[in-house]
Amino acid sequence: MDDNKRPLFIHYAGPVLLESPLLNKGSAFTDEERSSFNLHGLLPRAVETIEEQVIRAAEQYRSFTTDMDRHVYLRNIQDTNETLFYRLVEDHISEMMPIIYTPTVGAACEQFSNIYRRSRGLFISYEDRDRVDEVLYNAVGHNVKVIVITDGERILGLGDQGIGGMGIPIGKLALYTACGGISPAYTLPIVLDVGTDNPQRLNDPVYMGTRHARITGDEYNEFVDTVMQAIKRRWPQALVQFEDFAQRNAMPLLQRYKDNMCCFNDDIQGTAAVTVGSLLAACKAQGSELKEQTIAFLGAGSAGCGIAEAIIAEMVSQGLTDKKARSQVFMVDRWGLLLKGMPNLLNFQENLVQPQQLIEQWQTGSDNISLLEVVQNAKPSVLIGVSGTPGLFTQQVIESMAAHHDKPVVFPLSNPTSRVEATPEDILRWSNGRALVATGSPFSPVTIDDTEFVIAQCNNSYIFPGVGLGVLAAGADRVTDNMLMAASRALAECSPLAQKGEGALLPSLEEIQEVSKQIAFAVGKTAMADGVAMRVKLDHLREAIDNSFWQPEYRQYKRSAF
Ligand SMILES: NC(=O)C1=CN([C@@H]2O[C@H](COP(=O)(O)OP(=O)(O)OC[C@H]3O[C@@H](n4cnc5c(N)ncnc54)[C@H](O)[C@@H]3O)[C@@H](O)[C@H]2O)C=CC1
Ligand SMILES: CC(=O)C(=O)O
Ligand SMILES: [Mg+2]
Repeated sequence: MDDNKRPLFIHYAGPVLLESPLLNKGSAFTDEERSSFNLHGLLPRAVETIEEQVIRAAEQYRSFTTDMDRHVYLRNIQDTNETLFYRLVEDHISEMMPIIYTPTVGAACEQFSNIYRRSRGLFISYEDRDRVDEVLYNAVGHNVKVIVITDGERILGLGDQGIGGMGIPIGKLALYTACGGISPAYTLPIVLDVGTDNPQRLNDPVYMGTRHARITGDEYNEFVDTVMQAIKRRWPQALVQFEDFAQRNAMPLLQRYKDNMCCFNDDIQGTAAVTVGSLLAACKAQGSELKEQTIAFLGAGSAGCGIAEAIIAEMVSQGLTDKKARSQVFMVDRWGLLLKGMPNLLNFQENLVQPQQLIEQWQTGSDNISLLEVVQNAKPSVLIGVSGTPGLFTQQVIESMAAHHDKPVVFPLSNPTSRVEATPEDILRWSNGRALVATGSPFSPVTIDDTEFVIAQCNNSYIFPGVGLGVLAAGADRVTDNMLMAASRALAECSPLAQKGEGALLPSLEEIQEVSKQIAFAVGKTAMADGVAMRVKLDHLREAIDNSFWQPEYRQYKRSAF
């Protein structure tokens, strides 16, 4: 039977039941339930439907004048009645996603301690390192299936926010539910409190994290390991998503855990999957293939190098040699184009360098080759921004892209909105409406010469809910590279532009649940083929996805015997 339809046996009653966000129905408790659970008199007399509650909540939501107030209001509903929260958000997904996720979640992280109301998730501080098991046993949920964990050091493009980073796991997990149908009862946000190096947070009298510099080196690694091993003991089946770790930790943590736990890094792998999916769709719409593209990146960090490696893998699957594919990918970071032999290259950048000989024939001003020089000489057809630094896609850069390509693809993916490398409006204006633009944070449509351009949101939020749903439905115990590649291809299949030759590059948020189901099926099927999922047979995978898809509907409650 569909999980959502079964009655629920519960042992809470009275005010405790009303204070339990996963169970509270507020004014929707029926007369019979009010008798069974000692609720008479604790609520106004009217028994309302969830639809009536949504109308009131939406009216209240719209009475606020700032996005931060709207965020606080929604978070308050989430902390008091989760079913209503998800129904409200799902019914108004395009309007409310920017409030619970990027861009507003960025400001909510910066002001986390100022807007703090109620506890949610786990704060595991370095000072608690000898009682991490105990901390995990204090968690509200006993049946945790998806964890998003951060240490708050690279929150979007906003840097170190200390425990304020908790806003990100909370926001990501809200999308696991709203977009991917994972029951909120199965989700757990975790922030590791290892201190902060952000003086604004340290000097803020209301900051709620520990006030010391970040723990680093062996102490940091041992602490993370203590937490990961404790998670494995407490919830051995849980999927763990690493989120917004700083560059120096993101890749090493992924390498350390990916082969012995069910985990992935969203910034490296989720972002790679959504970007490859978007590029596959863009290529299909243009009648070309990914292997024909030359691609320039601004930002050779976790996201940039993750996307680059996934693009190369996809080009190889289309028939290129690894060497040829790498010759078509140009990574630009702070010191310019990554070149072989450059000092201070990071491990994961070393395979993404261009040979020194290549640029000997280029027209360049100095040894540090700028993005503009790369665009002028390599003539990339695709430009991707993951630098976290605004304004770096200058008019000259975009005009140069447009001079060499009829339909250049330009993805300024940095979040939040304040960090975008160039606005879609500028990119479209500078390219006379010819560029195909997608951004990390949401942007309104742009009109150029009476033509309206819808701006797709190329954000890993199109990927991780479906990946989580697929992992859970198939019972996968690892997240393989093939599973993420399958997610990319499934997303590309859902592109209106690729399928119909018109419309947006990515499906609208109103379709996100269907998209997540398609991705989940592709991910689950690939998990089976890779031998990391044994629990369900392929014939039953779609059914498992549909049946486990949580709906924000009130279930009937029956009093449990104890
Ligand atoms: N749209 C999406 O789904 C996603 C977007 N992002 C965004 O991408 C950005 C970067 O994220 P990560 O790669 O994880 O961070 P990171 O810190 O690992 O990498 C950023 C890189 O950009 C480089 N950079 C900074 N300023 C630069 C400049 N002026 N010129 C050239 N390079 C410069 C840095 O040196 C660094 O290597 C963030 O703003 C983040 O919000 C990240 C993940 C997903
Ligand atoms: C979207 C996301 O994961 C980021 O900007 O970090
Ligand atoms: Mg992130």
